[in-house]
Amino acid sequence: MNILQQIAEYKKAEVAERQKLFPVEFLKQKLYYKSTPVSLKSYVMDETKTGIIAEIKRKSPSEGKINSHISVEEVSIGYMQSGASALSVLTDQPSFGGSLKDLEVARKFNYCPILRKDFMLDPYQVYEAKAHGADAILLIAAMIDKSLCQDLAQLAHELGMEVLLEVHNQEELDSHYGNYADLVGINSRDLKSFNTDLEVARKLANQLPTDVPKIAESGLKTPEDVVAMKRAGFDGFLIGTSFMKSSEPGKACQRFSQQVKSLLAEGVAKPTA
Ligand SMILES: O=C(O)c1ccccc1NCC(=O)[C@H](O)[C@H](O)COP(=O)(O)O
Repeated sequence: MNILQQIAEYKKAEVAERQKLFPVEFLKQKLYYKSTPVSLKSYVMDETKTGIIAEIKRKSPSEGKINSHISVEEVSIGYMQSGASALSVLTDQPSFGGSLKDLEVARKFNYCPILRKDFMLDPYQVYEAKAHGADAILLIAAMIDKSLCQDLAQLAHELGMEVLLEVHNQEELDSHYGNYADLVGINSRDLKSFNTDLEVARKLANQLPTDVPKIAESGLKTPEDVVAMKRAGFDGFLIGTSFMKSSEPGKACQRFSQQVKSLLAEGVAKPTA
């Protein structure tokens, strides 16, 4: 079994368990269930911002431990003060060390779009995302088929949230793309092998629909990488590990964002090898 299949297995069990403990009717009573979401799409497309979606990520299957002793309050506020366009909060515990509590803390301290980053395969998780303060959810083409993506997206839209559809190759783009996707992301990391190659996103960029915001995901290590992706046509940049490896992720994001701005002003763009 590859990692995605393993994650799918424990996710199904997790959802079944949580659904018993916290039925949808219970989630509907939660404070954030009735809150008005903030549009990820509009923040990413706002040219006064960096387009960076800064991620809170304690560990990962590819890196192992990244930064376990963080305060979500401090990191999320630091990210937003550094000019990030939005937050991404990993809520998967076994593989990423995150939780729905992290999502709620980020929500409590920030007015900005927040992406619930998890492995969505059941409508229950969409209700959970809303109830804990998310503005958008991620749907991964390598994980679920198009029909399920459409169903989950429809529910997300009914609850006022947006949908980021993630693909890794042309095949997934062809099989899964539809107008249910508010944003499309190309993940340069192959989630089955962990091989990360920015050329994946660069090459696929011009195959993406022109009328949907495009997000370059994973493996963005330097400001030059972001500038190169911007030049390739991406509007948003999902970055976790590079910031989270720092003892002060907010400050790392701030330095990074300033360098991106300087490079853009100078007209430089050299991707890392
Ligand atoms: O990051 C992993 O190792 C990983 C493994 C299996 C499934 C998903 C995984 N990551 C999720 C992501 O998409 C990234 O957290 C996100 O794009 C940020 O990437 P990075 O800046 O490289 O941390």
